Amino acid sequence: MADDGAAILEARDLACLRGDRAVFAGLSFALAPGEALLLTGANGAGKSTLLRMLAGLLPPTEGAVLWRGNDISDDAAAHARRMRYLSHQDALKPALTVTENLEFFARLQGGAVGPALAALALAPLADLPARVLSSGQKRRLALARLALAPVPLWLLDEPTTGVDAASVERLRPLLAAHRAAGGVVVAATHIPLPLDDARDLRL
Ligand SMILES: Nc1ncnc2c1ncn2[C@@H]1O[C@H](COP(=O)(O)OP(=O)(O)OP(=O)(O)O)[C@@H](O)[C@H]1O
Repeated sequence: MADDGAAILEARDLACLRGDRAVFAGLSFALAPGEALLLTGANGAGKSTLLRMLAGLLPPTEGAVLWRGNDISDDAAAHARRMRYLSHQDALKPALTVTENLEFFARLQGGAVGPALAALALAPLADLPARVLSSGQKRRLALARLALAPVPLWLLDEPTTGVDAASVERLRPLLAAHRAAGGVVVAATHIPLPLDDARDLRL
């Protein structure tokens, strides 16, 4: 991941219409390598909607999302490869064990399962099927995917919901290493995240 200081992720004059209601309009920001942006705002303000746009899953009503100056819709497959999008849904395979879930994603994304298990202290749960995990444990398993293989863009929708304080702290080194390698992170949250020097965008 290059770290040349120029913006790598840019939202340019984004607008979102849902039905005939404007969720947001005229929204612009640019993030340089290593930067973090926290999205805050009331329920329904559009945080998840904006994350879906940044992920390329929802086309903007107006404006564009740019990666290194190129509209992400020009090459959706390349954008999908360069990002991890953690939505409200944990996207786990309930019948597979914790290890098997990570192996499944490692086959798609690369990376090693052992360090990802360790990053979120999941080793004691490694052989349990995902369906028996508590909601916080499921979230930790979803978060462990971030520790598999490096990609430059993390989009996190309320990543710590239901996660205990010790595991929230485990995210600190993951987030710091991602940013130190030139990655950017955009996170929607109602609660503080272990992120230093994050910028704020209140929707
Ligand atoms: N598929 C949809 N069709 C129509 N309206 C939608 C759709 N999805 C979301 N909305 C509306 O868009 C607005 C923004 O929703 P969004 O989920 O982005 O908010 P949020 O800021 O993430 O909220 P929360 O803090 O509750 O997670 C809401 O008014 C919601 O009702």
